[in-house]
Amino acid sequence: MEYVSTRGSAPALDFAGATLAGLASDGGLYVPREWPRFSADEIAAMAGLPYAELAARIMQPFVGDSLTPQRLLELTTQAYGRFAHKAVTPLRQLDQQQWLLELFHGPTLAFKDVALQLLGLLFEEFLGRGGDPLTIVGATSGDTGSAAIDAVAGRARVDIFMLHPKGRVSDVQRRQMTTVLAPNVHNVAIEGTFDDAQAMVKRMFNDPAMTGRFAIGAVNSINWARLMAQVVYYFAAALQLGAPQRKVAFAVPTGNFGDVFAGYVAAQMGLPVERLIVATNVNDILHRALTSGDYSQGTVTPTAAPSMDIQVSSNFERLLFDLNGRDGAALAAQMAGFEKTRAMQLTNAQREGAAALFSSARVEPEEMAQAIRWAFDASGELLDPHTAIGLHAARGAGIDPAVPVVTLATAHPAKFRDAVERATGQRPSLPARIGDLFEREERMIELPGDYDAIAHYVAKHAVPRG
Ligand SMILES: Cc1ncc(COP(=O)(O)O)c(C=O)c1O
Ligand SMILES: N[C@@H](CCOP(=O)(O)O)C(=O)O
Repeated sequence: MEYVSTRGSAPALDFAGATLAGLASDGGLYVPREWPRFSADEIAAMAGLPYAELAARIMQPFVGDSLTPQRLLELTTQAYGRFAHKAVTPLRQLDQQQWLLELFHGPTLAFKDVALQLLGLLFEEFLGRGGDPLTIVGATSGDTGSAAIDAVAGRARVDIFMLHPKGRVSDVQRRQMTTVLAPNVHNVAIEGTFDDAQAMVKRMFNDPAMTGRFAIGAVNSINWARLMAQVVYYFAAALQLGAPQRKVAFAVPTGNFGDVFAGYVAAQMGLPVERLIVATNVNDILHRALTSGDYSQGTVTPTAAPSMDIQVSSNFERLLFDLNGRDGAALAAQMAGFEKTRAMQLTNAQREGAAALFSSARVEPEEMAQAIRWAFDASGELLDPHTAIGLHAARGAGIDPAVPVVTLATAHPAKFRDAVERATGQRPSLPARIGDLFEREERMIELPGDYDAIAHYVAKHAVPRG
């Protein structure tokens, strides 16, 4: 399988190359040259497979010659062996139509583990074949950071520099990052928002002064391998609910558009998806884009669902590319306009193409709290604020009652204990494996939200090429 850039001018790479490259050198994002497709019979034959086997089966066409089927299965078995639930991503029924897909049974209690546990192993595998040591530079609004750090801490030939917006992640999220004291882990709290951090990360990929000296790598969902691993749980959930004979709708709490784009990929691969419901908080750039075509960056408002406090959604570019006839030059021009003015209008083809599969909702803080209370009353389940935003959108989406609606439960409620307690009076306790989180020593540095300061820090601590 070959990977091409959404902006059309970076060299095409194989899977291993795209995994190590992260962002394409023309500023675009890598996507497979075409979507692999499974027949209904092939999908039906996947029912009942253990998660690691299902993952290897779905990912093999994307991985191509970069890994043998046997090696890929060994890696998925190792990655998902660390999850606290045998099903890895279990489904839980809330009422006749509503289901939760629990994606938070990995080591850091958020859906990011599903992809990052595998990505850590893929880095090790591909770096073990030679080449330059990897300097990972990432941005986090809370969950990617801890999952990525857990996945690469202590691994050879990798350093990770993780930028988070100071004071804008929950205490549990921050401590999950800053209490990992492995020498290859560098936590940086920056002044500014997640969007500022993400913009600096992308800039570093296109800064010859940095890329000339260091092999810069990505753990954010700009890295295709992240999304590839997230496609699997859409299949896992739909198969349990009757696919391929029955359609399933998914509601996805959304920030960077990675998780819901993985659902789009599942649909392109042949999974019968009724609808993908994009749920945002008040940071609603995606809701505005999908309802009126207005993709313009607003200011970021801090909320109780901080991981979705995002106003530039990286992976939206992958969707726009696909909906625009995969015309890289046209998309490069459209994105250049956005980068200049921080606003753009979707074309008719993009709007109509998106409307065929996506709906969206902007969920207000009180609606989020109501959804937490509703789920608690209906099933005794405590939801984290991000999941609650998805559930609120799911219940209001007007999906045919015969179609199951699955909300992606993207984080464990204990990561956001204050918000959950405010909504329900119940304070979720930390799972035993991180029970001592608040006694652990923290290590991080604080830097201004200034590209030169960050680049200087990375250059001082990273291992150069060669
Ligand atoms: C708990 C949680 N829910 C939802 C999201 C949004 O996912 P995405 O950025 O892939 O849209 C994130 C962060 O990405 C998250 O950490
Ligand atoms: N919500 C994310 C933001 C980064 O998104 P990513 O999926 O592109 O890594 C986080 O928790 O850090």
